[in-house]
Amino acid sequence: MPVIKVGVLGARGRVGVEVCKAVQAADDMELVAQVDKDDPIEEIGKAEVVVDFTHPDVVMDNLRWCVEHGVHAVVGTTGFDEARLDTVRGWLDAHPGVNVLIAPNFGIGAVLMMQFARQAARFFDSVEIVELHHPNKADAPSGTARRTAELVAEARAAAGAPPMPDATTSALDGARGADVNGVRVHAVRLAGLIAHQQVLLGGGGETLTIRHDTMDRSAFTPGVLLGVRRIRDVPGLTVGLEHLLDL
Ligand SMILES: NC(=O)C1=CN([C@@H]2O[C@H](COP(=O)(O)OP(=O)(O)OC[C@H]3O[C@@H](n4cnc5c(N)ncnc54)[C@H](OP(=O)(O)O)[C@@H]3O)[C@@H](O)[C@H]2O)C=CC1
Ligand SMILES: O=C(O)C1=N[C@H](C(=O)O)C[C@H](O)C1
Repeated sequence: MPVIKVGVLGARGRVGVEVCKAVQAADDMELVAQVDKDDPIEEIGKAEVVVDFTHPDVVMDNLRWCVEHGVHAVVGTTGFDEARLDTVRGWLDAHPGVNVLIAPNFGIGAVLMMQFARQAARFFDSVEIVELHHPNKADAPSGTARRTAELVAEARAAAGAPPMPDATTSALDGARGADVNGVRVHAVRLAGLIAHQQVLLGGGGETLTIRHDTMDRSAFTPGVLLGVRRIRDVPGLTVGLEHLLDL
């Protein structure tokens, strides 16, 4: 069976290094390009599938280059809101046959945590999210926390759940976190951490906490390799690794 030619954008970054190692160790893949900041992006054109773990400020330019040059993309970089996703859909409409997977988190446990939060959201009065990351992280709140909040909000809306109780009338700016579709999201940046999230649900004399911890960045690579293996067969834009898992 022919191997998949893979390129990595952000190859010298914290996650990019792990992805390069995992691709090199995979029998069915060949690492044909490793591109980082200030390297010529043209190098990435050797690849059939590109993996992007760069920065929210540059990922759109990278992705447009890939789509316009007929290269499938598996994207872990964060910073995608609905407007950005619509822009990507527009590029893909103009380049049928090119596919893109964007996933806020490639960790299998993290994907399950998001799905469990979505399932549980309608059964509780209150849901809040606390995400905790290393202090070198570029964005806040995390892409995973934003996506979790969207899933929680969608599930509650579909179930006709009322707004969450909150009688706060006076607070310092930021004390109640960010409001993401009506769900409060709190971001902690702490030396020693990698990536962690708790979804707190409460009501009716009980609470439920759903917690996920990333202990090592190699946790992201099985999901990335799954995306690389499957992306050629999933037309257009796919958002979220859950669509490639038999959940
Ligand atoms: N979806 C998921 O599962 C995960 C997503 N992430 C996300 O991935 C992104 C990267 O995270 P992380 O690896 O920790 O970040 P790093 O800063 O460690 O790595 C990013 C790398 O990309 C490089 N870079 C910057 N601009 C470009 C460019 N135009 N072309 C190619 N390379 C470039 C950076 O170079 P320089 O340092 O010189 O700027 C750096 O080496 C973040 O958005 C993060 O949130 C992280 C973990 C998991
Ligand atoms: O920057 C990180 O480290 C991470 N970014 C992703 C996010 O913003 O959700 C995934 C994971 O949390 C690690």
